[in-house]
Amino acid sequence: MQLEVIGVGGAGCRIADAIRAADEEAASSSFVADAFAFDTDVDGLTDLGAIPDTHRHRYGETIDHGLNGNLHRGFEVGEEYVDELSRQLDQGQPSLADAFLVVVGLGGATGGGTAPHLVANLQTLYDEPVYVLATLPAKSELEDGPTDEIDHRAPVAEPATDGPTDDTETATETAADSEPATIPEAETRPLAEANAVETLEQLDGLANAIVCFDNELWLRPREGLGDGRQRLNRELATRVGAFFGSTADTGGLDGDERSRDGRDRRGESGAETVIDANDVGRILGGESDVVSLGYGTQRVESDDGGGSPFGLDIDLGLGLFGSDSSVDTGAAFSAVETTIRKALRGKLTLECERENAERAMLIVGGPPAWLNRRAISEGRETLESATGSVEILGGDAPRSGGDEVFAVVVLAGVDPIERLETMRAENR
Ligand SMILES: Nc1nc2c(ncn2[C@@H]2O[C@H](COP(=O)(O)OP(=O)(O)OP(=O)(O)O)[C@@H](O)[C@H]2O)c(=O)[nH]1
Repeated sequence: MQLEVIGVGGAGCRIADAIRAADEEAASSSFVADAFAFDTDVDGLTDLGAIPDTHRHRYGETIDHGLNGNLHRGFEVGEEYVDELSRQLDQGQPSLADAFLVVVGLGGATGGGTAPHLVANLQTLYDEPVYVLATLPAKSELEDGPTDEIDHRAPVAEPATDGPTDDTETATETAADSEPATIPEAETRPLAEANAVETLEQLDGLANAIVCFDNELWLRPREGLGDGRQRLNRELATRVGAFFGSTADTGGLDGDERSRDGRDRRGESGAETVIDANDVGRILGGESDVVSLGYGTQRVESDDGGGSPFGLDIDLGLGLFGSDSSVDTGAAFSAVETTIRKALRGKLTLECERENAERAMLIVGGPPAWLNRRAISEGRETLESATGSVEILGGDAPRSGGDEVFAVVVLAGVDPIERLETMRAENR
């Protein structure tokens, strides 16, 4: 499937940029139709690398360096500029997209204030689902966060009342110096959790689904967001790319035509079980459910090309297209089994009780000869018993010439989530 990826606010733009960069690297499984960056802070836009200039848009010209966490103002600005932002999308081809992905860092005012208006507007203008990808704030951003979760080596700065809110330069300096990490001014956002709760409330009933990434969970001990955010954004982009990049680009074909054909528009060998935009829609749902992603990977020897030179896929019982007899069945089984276990049991983008998931999806990808069928089918059974989900879908994503096996687990409708419940209770 093809997505319009739209970043709003500092975090949203940086993450959308990282997604676009990852998508360019994985050209054969590209899923980003267009990527846009919308911010009130011009510096944030200038620092992006992958999103083309034509797709970066600064709005609210009278606003200097962002809204500094004033969410009330953020909602006003969002409402005022939403039509202007939606018009920017015409630089791309939004009507051809299978879905929209609005990316936002919850906690700020620009992204948090604009995202609900933008999502509502896109729902009105287009028929395709509008998903949100949202980060949750780190505890170290809160001025009065629990002291044992703050880097004690680093004095927490007073919240900025003016001056630049983009912390790129400060972060770069901190990383470059080998001094103990300090938390740059802009990272201190006393209202981050309260803002996050409010934006989530606003998104409820508007977004089809909200894929969450918890900064608190992903930062290392004593690592500030300024130091860690690039790594976090790459981790997130990898997961988003593994998920959406594994879906078939139907090129206008419906599911039946495509599975008879066995190949998708990208020319990659067709998967045995193809996941398409409709399947994604079924699992993510349309009720603003919270979604968490799990991911596991293992390096393997490349099968160099996959498929027979005569275009015949000879099944030797090894993998989906087991044309490479050099891949040991036991090794393939174990690689698939391990990646599925990592994806299911390892760190999720948002920690949650797996057994609460109402719907779930497992995608296994990698060199065709390594995609051991038995291990994939056992993995689906494991997911089924781990989640007790009513609805489970599985798919595979053969990547000829690749050198890793990967698995993505998508858990949807995972309420109640302790992290969100606590945040809501503390910010009533
Ligand atoms: N993962 C990740 N999170 C970020 C990043 N930058 C900021 N955040 C998080 O996103 C929240 C909002 O920050 P921004 O996106 O910079 O804020 P904004 O939407 O631009 O709003 P204002 O600065 O208030 O105008 C912060 O509280 C952080 O939790 C980033 O690059 N990566």
